[in-house]
Amino acid sequence: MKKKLTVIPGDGIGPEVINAAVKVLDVIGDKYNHEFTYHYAKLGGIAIDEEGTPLPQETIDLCKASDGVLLGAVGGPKWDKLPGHMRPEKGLLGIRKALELYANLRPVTAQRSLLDASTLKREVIEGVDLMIVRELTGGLYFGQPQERRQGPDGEVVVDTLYYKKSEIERIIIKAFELARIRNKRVTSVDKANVLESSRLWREVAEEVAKEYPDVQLEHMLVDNAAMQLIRNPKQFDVIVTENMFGDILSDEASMLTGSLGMLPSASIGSDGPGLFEPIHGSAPDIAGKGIANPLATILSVAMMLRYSFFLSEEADAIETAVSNVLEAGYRTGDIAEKGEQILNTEKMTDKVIENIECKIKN
Ligand SMILES: NC(=O)C1=CN([C@@H]2O[C@H](COP(=O)(O)OP(=O)(O)OC[C@H]3O[C@@H](n4cnc5c(N)ncnc54)[C@H](O)[C@@H]3O)[C@@H](O)[C@H]2O)C=CC1
Ligand SMILES: CC(C)CC(=O)C(=O)O
Ligand SMILES: [Mg+2]
Repeated sequence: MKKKLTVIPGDGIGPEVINAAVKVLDVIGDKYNHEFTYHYAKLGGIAIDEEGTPLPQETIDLCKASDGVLLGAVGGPKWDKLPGHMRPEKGLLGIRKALELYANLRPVTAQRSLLDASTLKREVIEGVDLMIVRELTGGLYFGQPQERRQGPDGEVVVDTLYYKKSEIERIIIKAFELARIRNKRVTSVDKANVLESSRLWREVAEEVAKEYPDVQLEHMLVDNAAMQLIRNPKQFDVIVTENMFGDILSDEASMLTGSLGMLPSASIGSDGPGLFEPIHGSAPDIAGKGIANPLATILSVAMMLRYSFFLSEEADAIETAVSNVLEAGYRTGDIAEKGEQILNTEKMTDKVIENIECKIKN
């Protein structure tokens, strides 16, 4: 198979984890006879510095012309004082919108060998396997264009939460479709006791549910959901929710796996290339030290192979290698317990690669 990929390293630890992911993908290409070609593109802080905009048109064009996009992370303190429309994060939101990537899938799977890396009790997280389906191109992060700072001194601020029924419908359908091939339960998370957008969300969820009589639907208010994720995460199969709630709940859920550095994601639309990225940010506190956990990004490559290219054997090879490496006791700093030997980003990546190669040889 031949695939053209756009690679967007971004800022902070972005380039470090992307290097790791591309190395793993190269090995998969060699071993399974696929040709992956890479076009590197700029987004976020580095694009502001070098091109004067967080989202250069060239990046959009490259992404649109490719079969898939791999992204590290954007942002950092260097750009924090810029006005909202010029910040690195605007580039990320912009590329999601430009590619119409309305569904962000964030699988949360507790690795057996990391049960003690979490601060939560072993019996609470053992066997956790849930999928957060986050709406990605609407809601508060994409408020209607208007002056967001108002009044003579900008003392009045406005962020608007805007959803069309069709935008809600397509993400809820995505959640039901996924539940159908998983454990047939959808939890729709909203704040319907307060927000009109959530009341429409609930109505749409009820309507869509009628088409899926084999899937059970429940509604949960987001504040309760945040608590239930820690109290009893195994009650969840598919969680579907709007953009900001999904953003926050998935960072929270990452702690069920031991670290933010463990959670991959796939952002997909109706057609066109998908975008695959770890859920974490640019981690300025550890950037440049070569110690970031690359596994979330490596697992995002597996999601790309599985969801976009239907290469399930190759995706399995990566996921099994990651599990084996963890099982063998290799750790980056974020998932290490006291006394465990810590590997840097490069060494951890090499362990995953060694494992893929050895599995294939056998
Ligand atoms: N998708 C993206 O590009 C995202 C970008 N951001 C941006 O990233 C910047 C930093 O944001 P923060 O709030 O600090 O969130 P963050 O996700 O970058 O980091 C939060 C904490 O998790 C740790 N961490 C994150 N990824 C890790 C990894 N792979 N290995 C080990 N530790 C890891 C960091 O060291 C930090 O202590 C901000 O500019 C923010 O806007 C934040 C979230 C997502
Ligand atoms: C720009 C932000 C919405 C990025 C983020 O936190 C995320 O997508 O998880
Ligand atoms: Mg986030």
